[in-house]
Amino acid sequence: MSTTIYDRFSEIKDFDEAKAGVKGLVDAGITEVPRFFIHPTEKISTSPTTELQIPVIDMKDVNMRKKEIVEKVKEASETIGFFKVVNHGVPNKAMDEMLDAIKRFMEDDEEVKKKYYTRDYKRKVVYNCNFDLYSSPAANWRDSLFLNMAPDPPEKEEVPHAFREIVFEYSFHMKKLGEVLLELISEALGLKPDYLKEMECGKGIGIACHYYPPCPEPHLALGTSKHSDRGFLTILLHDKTIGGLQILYKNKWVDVPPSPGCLIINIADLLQLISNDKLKSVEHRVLASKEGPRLSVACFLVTQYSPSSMVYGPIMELLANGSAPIYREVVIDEFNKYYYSKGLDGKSALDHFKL
Ligand SMILES: O=C(O)CCC(=O)C(=O)O
Ligand SMILES: [Fe+2]
Repeated sequence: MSTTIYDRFSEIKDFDEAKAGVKGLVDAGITEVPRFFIHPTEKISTSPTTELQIPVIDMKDVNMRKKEIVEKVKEASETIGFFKVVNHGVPNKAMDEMLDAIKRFMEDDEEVKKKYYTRDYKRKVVYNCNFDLYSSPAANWRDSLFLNMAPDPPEKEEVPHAFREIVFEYSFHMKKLGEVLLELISEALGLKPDYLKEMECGKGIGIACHYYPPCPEPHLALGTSKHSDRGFLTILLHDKTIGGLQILYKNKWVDVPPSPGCLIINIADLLQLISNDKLKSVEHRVLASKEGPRLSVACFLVTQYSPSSMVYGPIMELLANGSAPIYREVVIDEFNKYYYSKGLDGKSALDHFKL
């Protein structure tokens, strides 16, 4: 083993054992980004295109306007893989309170936060810095709190104080909106409305609360490196004023500016897999910034979290016209294990499951 590799590992380990995250570094007054956060320049540099605006879909009176909305969801899900929704039924107050809870938790006393710092994903409440800290090529400039809210939510006492009042309510809204979206997407695929719900694509709800502290050298680091999401569908609430989210469209990065009140929906890997590539799980990332903290809440609709022996493969009805399956059937535990071990390394997990 070379000395450089050894040094990198122990630097990461020391950082992890301090349990203070990126925020701890910023609070300590660092002016340079530690080496293990440095991404190769070509992975950061960007000349974003303005060619594309993410479609905004108005969900008002969704049942009355179903046909029109399904068409829009279909178009966006088959091409850009992302769309925004307005009049989605999630109260602004609940969204504001979630963002506020992230700030309160992350800015709480280090000793309070440390109690939740872990890499044991069997726990329902996990606070750490980079779930893939030890496996990814370079760490990301963010701290996160993961709450595994469905199907088996944590006890109230297991949840940090800052989230105790709001996260159960937020999770209820996510489940409700998730079911409507899965219905629209089922219909967009030409399936009966409750098809994806019956497949349990929205049974599990994982909520990732991200806190991106200001970065002293944003040209060297990333907030979140290029990745596509693991589950079926993601409902993303992002910062009201600080941008940074970019999605990859036709090999170019597209800026997604803040849009208070909107939620951003994206197709994730397992939906691409079961739709046999009809729907697109598109790569995205978050730039680091001198401005901060940037806050976001990513709600992942997944099937039951591990251990899960559920098996998913391309939907039979979608192969009825003679299309060949692109993916083999996958046990969820195997998919999760592969996704986690690979980390956010910029490559799609889906390739691994292609026939
Ligand atoms: O913070 C964001 O805006 C995006 C986060 C994200 O992509 C994720 O958690 O998968
Ligand atoms: Fe993501």
